[in-house]
Amino acid sequence: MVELGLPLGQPAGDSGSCGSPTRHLHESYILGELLGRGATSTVYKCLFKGKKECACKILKKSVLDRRRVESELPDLRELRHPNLVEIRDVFETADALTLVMEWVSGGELLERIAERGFYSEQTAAKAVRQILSALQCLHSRGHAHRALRPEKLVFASEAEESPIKLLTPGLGVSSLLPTAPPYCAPEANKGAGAGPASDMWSLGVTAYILLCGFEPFSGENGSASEPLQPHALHFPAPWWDEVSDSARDLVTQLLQTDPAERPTAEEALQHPWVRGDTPRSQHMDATVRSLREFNARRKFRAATQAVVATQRLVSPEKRLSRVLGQVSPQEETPPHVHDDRPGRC
Ligand SMILES: Nc1ncnc2c1ncn2[C@@H]1O[C@H](COP(=O)(O)OP(=O)(O)OP(=O)(O)O)[C@@H](O)[C@H]1O
Repeated sequence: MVELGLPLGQPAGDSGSCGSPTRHLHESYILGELLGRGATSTVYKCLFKGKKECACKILKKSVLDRRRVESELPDLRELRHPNLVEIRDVFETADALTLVMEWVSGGELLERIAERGFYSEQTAAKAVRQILSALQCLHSRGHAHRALRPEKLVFASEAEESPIKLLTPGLGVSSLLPTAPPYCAPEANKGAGAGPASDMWSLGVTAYILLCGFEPFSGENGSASEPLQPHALHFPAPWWDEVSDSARDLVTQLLQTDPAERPTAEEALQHPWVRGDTPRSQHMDATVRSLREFNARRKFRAATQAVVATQRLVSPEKRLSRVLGQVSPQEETPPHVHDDRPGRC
């Protein structure tokens, strides 16, 4: 067993929550449905003591950035911020690290915007303000998120006024970082490593999408995928015609190619559009329509990637056995999950 040297015996957080002093996941948690599968992890719904809902993220040790886990995870699990998903417990087995997290059930930010009737710059600014607040908390303690993209932005609950939560930062080695262009900052793309300024770039891309419903640096309306040209930021008509100059100014500042030129999270929180002084209040109908198309494209891509990820998790021996007809797909369990799956909801 490759020990990561983490202080895993004690739970973080309040005693009435998901935390448990046990070191064995199955003694306190029952694993439920699969929620998602990324490059470095698999996420399941789980129940604490058969009752309280949590999310359980199982990370393969083989793809973890060991230095980052050792230096950052102890602090990350202590963080308490209204816009960050809490890590409530951590377990380590021979080949996996498992994070038990606060359960969030309000759905993705972009999905809600596309489903609800009214949407204005004011709503977008409120979302950006909350994301910035989460980033400021992370950055002020020396962490970067490194995987900020729309899929990581979820509402805590179904309530209309629910806060937005930023899902847990990635802890995988950089070659497996799930953040692809355009979310991945130019410096990180060039192998310089992603830091707080790279998060600000990812936020710039997210803010751009929130304002027009498609990604920057793609084709018109996000339809064609041209080579990424970070310097060629533009605001195509007619989609950007009704967006305020102040919103464009923020996006332009965040999407500067030179990371040193981008505002910090603290500085961006002082921008008049973020503070709520300048965002427009009119409904952005074209943006909502574009967002619906954007969400449909993302879902299709995610479904395709999930199939590929599932294929990768099946061992070569089992793949061969399957071809030879010796193992049915139902018998297979992702190898890194096997040890920790005593029961299901
Ligand atoms: N705390 C949570 N509560 C509810 N659902 C969650 C929670 N965390 C993650 N999920 C669900 O699991 C999915 C995958 O989560 P997440 O993006 O963190 O992992 P990932 O895809 O493996 O990414 P990464 O490789 O960046 O770690 C999310 O899209 C979300 O639906």
